[in-house]
Amino acid sequence: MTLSIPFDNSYARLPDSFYARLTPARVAAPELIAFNMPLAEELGISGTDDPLLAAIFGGNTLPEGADALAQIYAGHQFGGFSPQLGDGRALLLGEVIDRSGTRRDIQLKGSGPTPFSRRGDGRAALGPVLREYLLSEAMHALGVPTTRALAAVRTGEDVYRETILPGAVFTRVASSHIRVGTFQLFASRQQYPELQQLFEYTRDRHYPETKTPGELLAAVCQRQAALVAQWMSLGFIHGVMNTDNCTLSGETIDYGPCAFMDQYHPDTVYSSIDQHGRYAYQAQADIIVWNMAQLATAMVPLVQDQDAAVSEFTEIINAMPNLIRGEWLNRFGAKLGLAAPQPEDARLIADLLHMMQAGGSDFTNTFRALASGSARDEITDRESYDAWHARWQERIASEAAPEARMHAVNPAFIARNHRVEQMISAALEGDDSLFHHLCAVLSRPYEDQPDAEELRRPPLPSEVVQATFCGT
Ligand SMILES: Nc1ncnc2c1ncn2[C@@H]1O[C@H](COP(=O)(O)OP(=O)(O)OP(=O)(O)O)[C@@H](O)[C@H]1O
Ligand SMILES: [Mg+2]
Repeated sequence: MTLSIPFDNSYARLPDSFYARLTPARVAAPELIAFNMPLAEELGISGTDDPLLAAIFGGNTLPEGADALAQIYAGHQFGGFSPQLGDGRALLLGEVIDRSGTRRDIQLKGSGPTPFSRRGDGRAALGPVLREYLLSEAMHALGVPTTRALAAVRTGEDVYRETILPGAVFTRVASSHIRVGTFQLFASRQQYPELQQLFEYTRDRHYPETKTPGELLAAVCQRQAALVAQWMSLGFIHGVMNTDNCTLSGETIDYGPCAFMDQYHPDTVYSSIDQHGRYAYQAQADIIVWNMAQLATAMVPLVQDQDAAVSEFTEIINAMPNLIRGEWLNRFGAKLGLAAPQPEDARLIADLLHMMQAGGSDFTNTFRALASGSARDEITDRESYDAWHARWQERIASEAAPEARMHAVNPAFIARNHRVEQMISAALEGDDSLFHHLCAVLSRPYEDQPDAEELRRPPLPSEVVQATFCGT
């Protein structure tokens, strides 16, 4: 049995200052945990059996046509600039053109040390691999632009973190792995010919409708504004919005210490390493502007007349908060059943959120309950709710089929953090059934699934857990 992946590797054709070529390190005993067959079909991958898939996506067999490389990038981490990061534990196997004509990267994560590993071991632990698999597929099913999960493989080797943990390799599919930090690397090193090549490559791959650096920047800002507003409309907290975890394509990337919020509070933080709340739920709208300002700064040398570039780019960045407000209004307006939300509707949305915050309402369940008329049960202050409900009813009286609209955007099922942790605990004991069950339920988040009702329950106080960086 052979496996055929129709590689066409364009990043590998860029100069070698963009990456380090190398092969994945072997693992002791690769064992397939999951393989995403529908995604494989989209990518034109054919011919599969489990041992071969485990050998390929564990890193022991390099598939024909692959040209494995670790990409170099820099980035601001928690506000401080790291002049050189790069794939310290990831390897791009190559790219394929998918069934719809889109170029997609196939990348191993946890495949061993690279020249960019610094002090890391190049490996990934089983828990974070399963978290990334589950969360990225759940986000895709919710309709959010995101990297995808193709495979997860146990390595049969231990990794050493705070404790000894089983290792795994994750295979990620992305429309590219170009990060804000990739631009920052060449800009900070004053490698301007490479910066120009990266700009042209990014533009041709993701934004062929644009021409100038300013047009590209504006297009990226638009996608990132839409992305973050969509995250917020689902109660998603990315947790580590460093500029190296921020893509030019506008896809969500790096599911490290991320989580969906249970009780609504704008200051919610899940990551144990985010001690000052830099990447708290509500802060995401500001941080994405900051990240785009770093991209803008890195792009200035692309323009001959730098003063003109600075004023053009400043205008683009300054327009972002308004863009985000508009995207936010559309997303949250739809959650209330509005086909065409108006600026004055922001008040109605904010008043509901304030009631939810005051009583610690469950974000997902409260919005889901609006369409069925049971949201009152989720709010502590019933009197305020009744007054708000009357205003809302008046506003949606003229809407056609608001319930259907609400059901299409207010999920019943999200990847609740306590369930993700339970799933990881079971997998550490060798039981992957909860992982597969969660994957199945979360692939249909907007459908009522009476058999899975228990997965809608918010965590009990004893079940609440932080998402941490421990053991990535
Ligand atoms: N175990 C490890 N060994 C080597 N390098 C690592 C390891 N874990 C993280 N790194 C590197 O540290 C930097 C920041 O890590 P971060 O957690 O943002 O990335 P990641 O989760 O490894 O990957 P990605 O952003 O590709 O999803 C990256 O350069 C990453 O490659
Ligand atoms: Mg990262």
